[in-house]
Amino acid sequence: HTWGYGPSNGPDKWAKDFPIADGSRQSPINIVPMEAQYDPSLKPLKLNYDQSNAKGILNNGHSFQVDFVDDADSSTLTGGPITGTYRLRQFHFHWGASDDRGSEHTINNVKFPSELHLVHWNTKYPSFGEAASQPDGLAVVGVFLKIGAANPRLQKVLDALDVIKTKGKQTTFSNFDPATLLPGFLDYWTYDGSLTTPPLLESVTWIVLKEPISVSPVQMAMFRSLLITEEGEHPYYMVDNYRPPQDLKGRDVRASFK
Ligand SMILES: NS(=O)(=O)c1ccco1
Ligand SMILES: [Zn+2]
Repeated sequence: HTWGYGPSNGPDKWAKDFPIADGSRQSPINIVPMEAQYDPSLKPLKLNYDQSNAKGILNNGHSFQVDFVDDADSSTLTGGPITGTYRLRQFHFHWGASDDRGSEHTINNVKFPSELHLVHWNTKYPSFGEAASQPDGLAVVGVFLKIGAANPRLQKVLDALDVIKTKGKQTTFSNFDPATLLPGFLDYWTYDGSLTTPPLLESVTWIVLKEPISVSPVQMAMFRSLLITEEGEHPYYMVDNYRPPQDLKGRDVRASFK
């Protein structure tokens, strides 16, 4: 009986197996721009990715992710609110069953149809697994997707989905620079949080970009064609794979912009 997003195993049930779900620095959160504090000491984000580090694309039963070779400092995140160098491990998305929901973070309680997460780990630790258990171990860049014109930068990822329809399927995915998915301006909000899926570890410096990228309704339908079930099982679509906002519990949210 593993975790998921359904009525019997969804976010409201996670605290049973993962008590940290009720912890003091859980994610996502609702971002209230008026209450975020502009911090002039925050540096510009530096994302330097090597497209040749892209390795594969996997349906893990609760999202799909593109995995990267992370055995060298060739695809890194530096600057922003973090010190040191963080390596890109994977990116994935969260989305809704309809265009009115799907993002994990919200802005003034407004939901977007999808949210992209670029997951990085601190190279002061020997591995992703070790970093994931440290308070400064991970940095995730979140990017909102907003309904508009079809986004050509998404197409290569979306076209790969038809060979990873069911849980556990994966295929090679190479020569892709995820920086092509980023918006033109990298203004961001940042706060201390957690993984938004079990094990919900409180090890993430969140960096949520203000500017969304576009996605069309047809492209959103391609996300929703994935299945959470394995080949041969009764099929259930992969939709509404988002955790709702969690209590801020006194945390500060800082803005990199005025
Ligand atoms: N959704 S997320 O980026 O917080 C994440 C990465 C790994 C597990 O959960
Ligand atoms: Zn995520």
